[in-house]
Amino acid sequence: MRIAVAGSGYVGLVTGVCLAELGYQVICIDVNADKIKMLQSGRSPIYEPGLEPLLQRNVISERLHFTTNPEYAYTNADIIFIAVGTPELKDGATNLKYVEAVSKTIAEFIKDDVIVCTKSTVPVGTNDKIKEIINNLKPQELHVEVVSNPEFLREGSALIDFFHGDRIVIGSNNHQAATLIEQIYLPLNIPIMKTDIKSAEMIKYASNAFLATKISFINEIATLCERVGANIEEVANGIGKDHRIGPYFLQAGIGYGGSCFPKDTKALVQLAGNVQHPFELLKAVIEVNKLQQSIPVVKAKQLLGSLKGKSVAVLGLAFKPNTDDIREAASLVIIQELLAEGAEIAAYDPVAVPNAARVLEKGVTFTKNIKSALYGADIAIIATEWEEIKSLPLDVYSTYMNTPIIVDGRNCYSLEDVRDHPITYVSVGRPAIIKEQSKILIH
Ligand SMILES: NC(=O)C1=CN([C@@H]2O[C@H](COP(=O)(O)OP(=O)(O)OC[C@H]3O[C@@H](n4cnc5c(N)ncnc54)[C@H](O)[C@@H]3O)[C@@H](O)[C@H]2O)C=CC1
Ligand SMILES: O=C(O)[C@H]1O[C@H](OP(=O)(O)OP(=O)(O)OC[C@H]2O[C@@H](n3ccc(=O)[nH]c3=O)[C@H](O)[C@@H]2O)[C@H](O)[C@@H](O)[C@@H]1O
Repeated sequence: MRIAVAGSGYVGLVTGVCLAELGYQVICIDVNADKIKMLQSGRSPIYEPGLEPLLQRNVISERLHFTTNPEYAYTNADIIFIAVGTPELKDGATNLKYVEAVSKTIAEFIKDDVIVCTKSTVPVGTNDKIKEIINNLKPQELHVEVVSNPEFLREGSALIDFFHGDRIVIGSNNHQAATLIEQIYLPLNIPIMKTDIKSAEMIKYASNAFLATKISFINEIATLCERVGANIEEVANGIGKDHRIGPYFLQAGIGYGGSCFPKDTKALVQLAGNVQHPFELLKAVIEVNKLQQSIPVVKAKQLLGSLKGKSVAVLGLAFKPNTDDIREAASLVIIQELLAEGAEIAAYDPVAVPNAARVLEKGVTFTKNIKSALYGADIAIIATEWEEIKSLPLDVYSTYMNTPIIVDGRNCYSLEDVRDHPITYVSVGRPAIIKEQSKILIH
């Protein structure tokens, strides 16, 4: 079976590498020539734990190929996975131009019957559109089936998710096509669900929207905990023990970021609007998240008064640990707001600095280690719970900072540990710890 994967970004690359690892012959294609050159030499353009060794192994064994040439990728393919980006438009709707472009190219270059399997997250009805585009342009004698196969991997644990995911969803209106895609995944021993195409498309959006809802819900409860003197960790633990609720995605923080929750929630609101169903619950989830991302700056101002000329250390830039992805990261919102307040910023992240430096305007100094970011700082804001940050001894803050004040957006430290140090510590949904030496600063 010859497999082509269109798009060698996060999902395309992980899919290509993992399918090659399963023993398939895979050609990954991308329109970005620099990316393809890098991949051909066995280097990964994204930081994803464990990915590069698998990439190299499969490139060397010639199971995995990278190209910019659609003829090479599509002409002899039995199955073509579409994994191109589906970013949001200004109004929150999904920009389908990459999906449409790739569908046209596929139609132009195929010379045999083929199954086109969509991994990109696309609004309900898009797979029918893909089929229509391809059918309108392909050689008449060829037969093309389109299958929806949404992807559920998380950045930072993408390989574990591919090989040990909770379920695989195959949406198709054609039994034979669904069975062929099922064959590919059978060796993984993951429960496979076969549905119609539209339900598969909806499962993807509903999953992301539900997870985003859980996060905004727990963040709202966290704010209430702060106001009434409860502790969100005890509360999350207590509600998570109910198996109908479950313990996952109840980590209060500074909101969800990343390339998917923000865009997919907005896309679902748009989709709902298109069918005259204003999705008020999801709109509230999005609004809560927006406010949540600004909370560290609000708290910093409560602690220091004006931030003008204040030296702020921002620890963590990636939207979550174990990735260099900064798309829609809370850190970016925090930094823009700090700059607007006139603060001076020293920022640290173990891997995301090059990506952050590309999008952040002047006024941010990126440091090579945590201590340099903390040196002389008036306040530290923790934006990403990297292990390196969570395991940083607390006396580093009191040693290096001008005033040891931490606004922890990810609840990295236990309150018991902080109490033993001369540190003022404000986290999410937990009682603040205000130390004597900071009180003079606090308004
Ligand atoms: N990043 C993630 O963790 C997940 C993403 N998804 C979905 O998967 C899709 C892809 O997401 P990412 O991989 O993050 O996007 P990405 O932006 O990292 O990669 C997309 C790639 O497609 C390439 N491309 C664009 N037009 C092309 C064409 N005509 N032919 C070949 N390549 C083309 C781009 O150059 C880029 O390298 C999106 O719909 C996203 O919502 C789904 C689950 C997880
Ligand atoms: O469609 C997608 O792209 C993917 O989106 C998410 O994966 P990802 O964005 O990689 O990362 P998550 O681990 O879900 O975290 C997303 C955001 O939520 C935040 N989060 C997560 C969990 C939590 O309890 N609290 C919380 O604030 C994280 O800090 C992060 O900013 C989903 O978890 C994947 O199943 C899905 O495939």
